[in-house]
Amino acid sequence: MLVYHLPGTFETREAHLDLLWEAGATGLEERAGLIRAYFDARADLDPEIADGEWRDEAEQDWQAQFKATLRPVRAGRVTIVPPWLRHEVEDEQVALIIEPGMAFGTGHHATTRMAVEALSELELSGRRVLDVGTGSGVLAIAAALLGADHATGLDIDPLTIPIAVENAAINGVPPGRVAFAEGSLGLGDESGDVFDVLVANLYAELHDLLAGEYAAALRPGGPLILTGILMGKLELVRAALDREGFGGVTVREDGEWVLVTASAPSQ
Ligand SMILES: C[S@@+](CC[C@H](N)C(=O)[O-])C[C@H]1O[C@@H](n2cnc3c(N)ncnc32)[C@H](O)[C@@H]1O
Repeated sequence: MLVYHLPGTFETREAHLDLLWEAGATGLEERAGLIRAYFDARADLDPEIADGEWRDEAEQDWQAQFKATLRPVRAGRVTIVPPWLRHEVEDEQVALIIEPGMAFGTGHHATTRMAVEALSELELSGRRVLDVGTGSGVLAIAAALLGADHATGLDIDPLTIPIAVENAAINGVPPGRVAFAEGSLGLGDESGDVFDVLVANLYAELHDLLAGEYAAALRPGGPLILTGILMGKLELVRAALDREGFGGVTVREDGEWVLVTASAPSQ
């Protein structure tokens, strides 16, 4: 497990988190004033964040420590749990079991939690859902468990796909109701499929780039749920949605993170 340790201050952390994502971090955690960024391989880092320390941590130690800290996460009608905490989910809640692994999306990040909550507020039965940047598959699986007819999860990182497939199986979601594939919108190989709901936990600059693709991939008036947005970047996303004709924008916050919902242009 290759971990980059970067001491942070409140003033710099937002910019530093951005730079770490841009450098290819597969996950970020913050503990006691330290940013821990997980990488598959050493990356060239912007000089502004180059004073941290690379550590090759024993995966078992890291996993044992990490697993011990996990608690059930309530997100609207859904409670996200690792398999060994399944019994802690209350009867009226939908249990979403995620095996904590290498892919982002255990439910413990505010953005994942807000996205599951936003999905749980929609009527999904009979709907087809697209999840862009699926990671662990958590949002696509949540959509299927909440009654969507079908959910598709896309990720540019091929390592996430078998993890998402495994998580869908753990949750008993049949392959006919969920599909995961390496890919994204905006790569020029879109199938032209149109979805009823689109959810994406990426980052603000990508939402800006992909906003036109979101409009094309959604049925007119279809709900769009975007997160991974730092508060300081909200206006970039708002402007992109405005540019592409999205309406009914709502914003919710959790700490420094923001989730935006909107409705696709009417045609
Ligand atoms: C912040 S994680 C979100 C994971 C999960 N959906 C969640 O909400 O917890 C972002 C994921 O998007 C993927 N990703 C990054 N850029 C992407 C792009 N342009 N298209 C599709 N996936 C992308 C990353 O590999 C990563 O798995």
